[in-house]
Amino acid sequence: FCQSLLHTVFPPELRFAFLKFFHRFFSYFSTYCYYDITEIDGVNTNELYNAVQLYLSSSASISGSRLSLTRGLNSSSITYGLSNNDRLIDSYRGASVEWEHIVTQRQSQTFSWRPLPEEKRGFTLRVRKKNKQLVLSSYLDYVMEKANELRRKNQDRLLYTNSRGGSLDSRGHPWESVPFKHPSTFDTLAMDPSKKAEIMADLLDFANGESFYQKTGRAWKRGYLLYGPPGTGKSSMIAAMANYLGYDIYDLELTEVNTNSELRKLLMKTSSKSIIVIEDIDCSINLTNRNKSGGGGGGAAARKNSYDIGSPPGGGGAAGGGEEGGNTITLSGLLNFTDGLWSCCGSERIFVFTTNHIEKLDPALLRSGRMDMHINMSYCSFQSLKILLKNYLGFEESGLREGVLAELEAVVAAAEMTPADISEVLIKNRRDKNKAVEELVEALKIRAEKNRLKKTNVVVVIGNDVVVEDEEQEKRALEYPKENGSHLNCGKCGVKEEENHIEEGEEGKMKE
Ligand SMILES: Nc1ncnc2c1ncn2[C@@H]1O[C@H](COP(=O)(O)OP(=O)(O)OP(=O)(O)O)[C@@H](O)[C@H]1O
Ligand SMILES: [Mg+2]
Repeated sequence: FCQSLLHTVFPPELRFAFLKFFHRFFSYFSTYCYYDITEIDGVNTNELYNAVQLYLSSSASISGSRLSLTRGLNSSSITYGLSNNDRLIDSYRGASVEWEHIVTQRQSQTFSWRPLPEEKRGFTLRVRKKNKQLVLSSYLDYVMEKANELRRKNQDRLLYTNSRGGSLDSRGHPWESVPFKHPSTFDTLAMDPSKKAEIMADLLDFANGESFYQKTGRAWKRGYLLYGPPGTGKSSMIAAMANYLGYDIYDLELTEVNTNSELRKLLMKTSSKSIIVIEDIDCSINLTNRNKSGGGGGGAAARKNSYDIGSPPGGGGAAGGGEEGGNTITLSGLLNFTDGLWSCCGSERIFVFTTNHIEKLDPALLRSGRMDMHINMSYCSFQSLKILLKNYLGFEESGLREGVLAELEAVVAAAEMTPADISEVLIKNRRDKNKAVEELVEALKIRAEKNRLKKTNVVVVIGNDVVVEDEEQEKRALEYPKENGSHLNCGKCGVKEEENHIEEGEEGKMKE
């Protein structure tokens, strides 16, 4: 009726002015004020929208009569939400507020530099004007906090990956996520209990340390470097950390990142309370200095850059340092990513790097303050072994056959077996616990003996055979190399580098 009245009474040019005036007049006398929370705010995703959605899902499940239900791919829980254009009343400290979920079709002619979702979604919050202050000062913070809490408690943690390369999805996210369901916890992790307790306390201090970081003027972040041989539980430790703190994981695939600025964008799109992981950092560093355009010069330049940057801590100025070579990322970019000015957009973040070869890492990466804690994940110790026996076979110390424990303790250190190796033996025989333990003792003894031989003797190759020679024979081999026919060719013999190697014909170096 109003519309047709408007059309008949006012000429088109006055209609808009009238509407504006009418709206102002109406809002002046209205007892309510309205807040729109749209899903996409300009180009950025509005964090408040997601928080409100989650927050309302908890009250919606109780009070709504028509709800939208969602279950993400691989997710283990169902999320309730307000249906399109539905309302819900909430109360906070005696004030009552009304939420409305508004979904409209996006007009196709809207110009955008990237594809936008077809629907425009948002919440409208209606509050009495007298409660305006309360809403702005504390209700919205309360909603954010509650939403975070709910997410940590009810939902699966998320595992993000940047496998899409630099491209964004329709909601502007460079990260793809799946529910994170790794069952590893600190209880299942086999490592020295005192070291474990130290790490857990450190994590807890970090998570509860907002005021400390504020007071000391430090960015609220922490770096852990996990190093050790393959299969010692580095990845399991990261999963345990995430499960312990209830953080999401961002698994950063450096090979998918082309430039330092792309790396920075990725960081900007990570949420707080998260663990940012770069696995096998030693391999990634080589890749960071790769020369995409072909010639060797670029690679060398990048390497040079990487050393340049080591010194200026937190240097925003170094940010551009690595980009002069075009589309490569450099150690410079990586360091800025972890502790430059950009690393503190957002807060409460943990960086975890893993490597099998700490000695290969650039000193710039290891200097104190960058990676706060260096954690050596090593071969299985007796303490770790007891944890594995308990987890895999349900054995407490007292349940084991007399003398077995002592037997295990005697060989485990010398065997240098990783927890992964040991768990394989245990899994294979888990139906027969005693057999599993016997086989484990056997396996440990064999490995310990092998290691002993490796350390005291020289390995040589005669023809196609790998032979373990004793020290007497070694001496003879040194004196008459040709006669004995002993020659080692690192490329062919298959003997690892750390074992004693003798180059063919290089008599002088043979003793090495
Ligand atoms: N400390 C440990 N405690 C319990 N289980 C472990 C431990 N270390 C390894 N495992 C077992 O071995 C498997 C491999 O471990 P994980 O992937 O964590 O090793 P990693 O150190 O990350 O190896 P890589 O260097 O090859 O990435 C896991 O599935 C886990 O079950
Ligand atoms: Mg791993």
